[in-house]
Amino acid sequence: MSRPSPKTAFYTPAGLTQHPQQSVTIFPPSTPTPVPWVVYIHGGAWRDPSQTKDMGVPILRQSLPTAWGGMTLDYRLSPAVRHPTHLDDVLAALKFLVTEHGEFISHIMIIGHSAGACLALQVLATLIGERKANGDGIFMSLRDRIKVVVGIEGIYDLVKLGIEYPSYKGFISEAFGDDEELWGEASPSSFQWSRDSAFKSRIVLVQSTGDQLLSTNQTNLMNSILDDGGWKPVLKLINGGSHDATVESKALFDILGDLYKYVEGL
Ligand SMILES: N[C@@H](CC(=O)c1ccccc1NC=O)C(=O)O
Repeated sequence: MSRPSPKTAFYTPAGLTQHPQQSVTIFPPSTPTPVPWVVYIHGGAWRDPSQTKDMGVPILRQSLPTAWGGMTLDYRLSPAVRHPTHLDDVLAALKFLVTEHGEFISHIMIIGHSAGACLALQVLATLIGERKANGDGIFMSLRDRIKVVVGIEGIYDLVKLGIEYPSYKGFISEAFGDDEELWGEASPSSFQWSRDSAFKSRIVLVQSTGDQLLSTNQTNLMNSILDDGGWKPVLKLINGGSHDATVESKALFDILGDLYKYVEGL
């Protein structure tokens, strides 16, 4: 059966003024039964207005199984907002997905690119932390359904990023402020990744050796932190193209294809 056409929706919480970037594009599944969903979080250094949820369209159009659902999301950008607002928006979009489509979602796979990979791991860290703190129903049902998180050409340690690339300190400050201590606290690398047995998600880190904007350092670092925490992450180095080309590459689609099979076997 073919997929209904994509739809735009807004996830602004009720009672607040709608912002154009608090929006998602939904690729509805072809049948009204519970199926897995892919959620795409775009990059662009938290600030590049030319990188939007449309960056997720090639993956959703070309690699997603037709039976699955897909969502690619926008979030407000810096300098208009600062951390943790990007993350709050992403969490609001995920809550929206579960509230609106929950009965037709079996599993969720989150894919984030660059700053979006940072956000994807911040989402996971938030949901793990939240479970320990209290039991918000929507957070719990979200967390329990996230089976795979894929970080592509990701940023995971803001302090080390600034040291390796001093010229990136501009966009880091724009998004996280000038206090480098906060950069550390906000980074996925500083989260306590000791694996909670009640919550299992497969984490896959993909990095192209052709990436002109990021070396493999961020990905390697995150991989070893997750490994030390017992998460058994999967590291996929691809012999591919540039930072942005990876999200449209066959090498990535092959990796995703294997992950779709993994999720279908759960
Ligand atoms: N085009 C972006 C730059 C950018 O996206 C970027 C640069 C270096 C390392 C990672 C980047 N993006 C991550 O989301 C900008 O305008 O700031």
